[in-house]
Amino acid sequence: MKRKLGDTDWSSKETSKSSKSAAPTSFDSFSLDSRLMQAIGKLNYSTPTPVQTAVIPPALEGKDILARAKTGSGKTAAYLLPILHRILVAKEPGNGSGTNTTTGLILVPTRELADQVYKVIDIYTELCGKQIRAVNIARNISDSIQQSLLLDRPDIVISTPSRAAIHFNTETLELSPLKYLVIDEADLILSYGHENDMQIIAGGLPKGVQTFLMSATLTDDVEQLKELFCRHAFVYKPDQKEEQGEGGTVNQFYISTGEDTKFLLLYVIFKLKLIKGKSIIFVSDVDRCYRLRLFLEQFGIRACVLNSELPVNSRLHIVEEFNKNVYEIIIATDENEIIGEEEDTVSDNDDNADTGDAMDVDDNSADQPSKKKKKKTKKSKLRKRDTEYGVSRGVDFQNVTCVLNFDLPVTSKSYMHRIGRTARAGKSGMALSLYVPRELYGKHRPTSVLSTENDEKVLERIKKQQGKLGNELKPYNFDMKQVEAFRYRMDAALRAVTKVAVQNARMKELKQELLASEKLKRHFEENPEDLKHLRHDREIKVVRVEAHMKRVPEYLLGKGQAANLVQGSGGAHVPFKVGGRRVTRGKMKGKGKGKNVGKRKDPLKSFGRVKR
Ligand SMILES: Nc1ncnc2c1ncn2[C@@H]1O[C@H](COP(=O)(O)OP(=O)(O)OP(=O)(O)O)[C@@H](O)[C@H]1O
Repeated sequence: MKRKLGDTDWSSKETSKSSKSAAPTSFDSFSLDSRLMQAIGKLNYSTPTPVQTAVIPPALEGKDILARAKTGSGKTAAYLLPILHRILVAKEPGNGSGTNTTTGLILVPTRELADQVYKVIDIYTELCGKQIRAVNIARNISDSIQQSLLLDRPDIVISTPSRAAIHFNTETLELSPLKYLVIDEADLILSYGHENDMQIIAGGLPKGVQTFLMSATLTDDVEQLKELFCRHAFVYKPDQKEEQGEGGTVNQFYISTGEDTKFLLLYVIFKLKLIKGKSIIFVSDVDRCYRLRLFLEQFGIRACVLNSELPVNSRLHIVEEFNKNVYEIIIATDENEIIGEEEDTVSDNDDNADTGDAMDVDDNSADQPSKKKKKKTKKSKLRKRDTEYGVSRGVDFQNVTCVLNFDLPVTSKSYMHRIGRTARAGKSGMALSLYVPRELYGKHRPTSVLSTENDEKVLERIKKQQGKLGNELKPYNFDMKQVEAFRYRMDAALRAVTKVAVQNARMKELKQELLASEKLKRHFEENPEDLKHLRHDREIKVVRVEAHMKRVPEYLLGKGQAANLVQGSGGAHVPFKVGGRRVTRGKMKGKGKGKNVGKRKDPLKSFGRVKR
């Protein structure tokens, strides 16, 4: 099976092709193992999602699968359930699978995702005793522990491609007995720099391995992987209409604004709780994470940060706790969207692999595992980054009301994955993107420090891409007159958050999290039920917080009258009730279609009568 990436035979045909969502069915119709069915029942999955309906039957027949389905549509179960079922069947007495053999390899681009898949397997197999054993070798554990885990020949190995390639090269991971190979987030795997690793893995695969390529988009990268791993796949590719029928609508808005005004809007939105529920705020780099966090802290608004320099255990814990509703706001960086342009920021191998922190981590170079790259660019000046960090891709943040792009991403593909953190599992959500048009650049650099292009171009590309998917981005018009009344407070807070304060906060948090990471390491190993919440959103206290800043004076709220903050969405004025009661329009209930966004679907509430 020595094929090469780039040797794509673009004319190759699938043996079986489906662009139709199969009719709604029930999990019963799959005849899955009863223990898996009980797990599904416990999770309250009433019916399979369209991708599950389409993919599970051919997968149970042993066909290769290539599935494109939107973010949050349940692709994980679509590949895991048939694999787990087939492993259980193979283990039934008389079916000849007695000895310990690794038959399943699941490749994911990031450590966060590896952890997530591992946990999902754990849930599905809860009632299977020790019949199915899975290990996650993308975790921060030493090479020797990884080796011993692998030599125990678990049924399923979850890994990033680099880890898998390293262990294949050292013969700790045997690929020849494999029966199932999954490439999850297939559209992202190559952009994480795993091309060589994928070649190495392809070279070691036996004939007849059943391959699953799961992806949110069908890009050239996916085509390449298809050519390399599964030429004759059953293809699930819903058309636009079918995809919209899959539920999970994201109402998408953008706001044209200057750099300072971004902070003003953020303050107003979160202080007045105009977004009800949990939010993820995406920013372009680590400093900005802390800048925003300190800024919000000035107003008594708590938030956690997530970025690639935090210890991996802390990151996993933050996601876990966020999903348990311990935190409402996460400020996350999306550094790895530009990994291709930044290869020389990568700077080490896995010397520290046992430390449980994020300082050790470029293990992307399976072909040169011991090579140290010393060169650093500006962006790696503070810390080494984890190139397998990525919370905007595939991570199942649950019940997120809003994805707020404080900084626009650089690519429309990143945008799609970011907004896919909301509206998951058939729910609705909202994406709000702040962008700086050329005339509002002022003295600040536009948008992300990573972007070589301006926001306008990126926004146009995003609109085009979303348009192709039948989605529309609408302008969101705040009543800036009212918002401006908050500016002097915003200015004061922003002045307090100096560059030095940001650096101090970054160092302080990192130190704290490294300490916490040790505790968490044990937690993840032993997973005790009683671990009390270890908070990641404590005040950093590197900047003095004035008590009065935490309150919102009545006069800013229009003398107790509910005031209309939002002039309209969809570019038009949207009238809505004002008066002495809290206006509750746009409660995010019901399923918007991304079109005709009006009174009922306006996701931001008005402000007024907000008691702080
Ligand atoms: N049949 C179902 N019914 C209800 N919820 C489901 C069902 N299948 C999966 N889910 C839930 O939907 C959420 C999203 O699933 P999953 O993470 O597999 O999506 P995904 O398609 O892989 O998303 P992404 O492309 O972002 O990785 C999860 O919380 C999962 O528990």
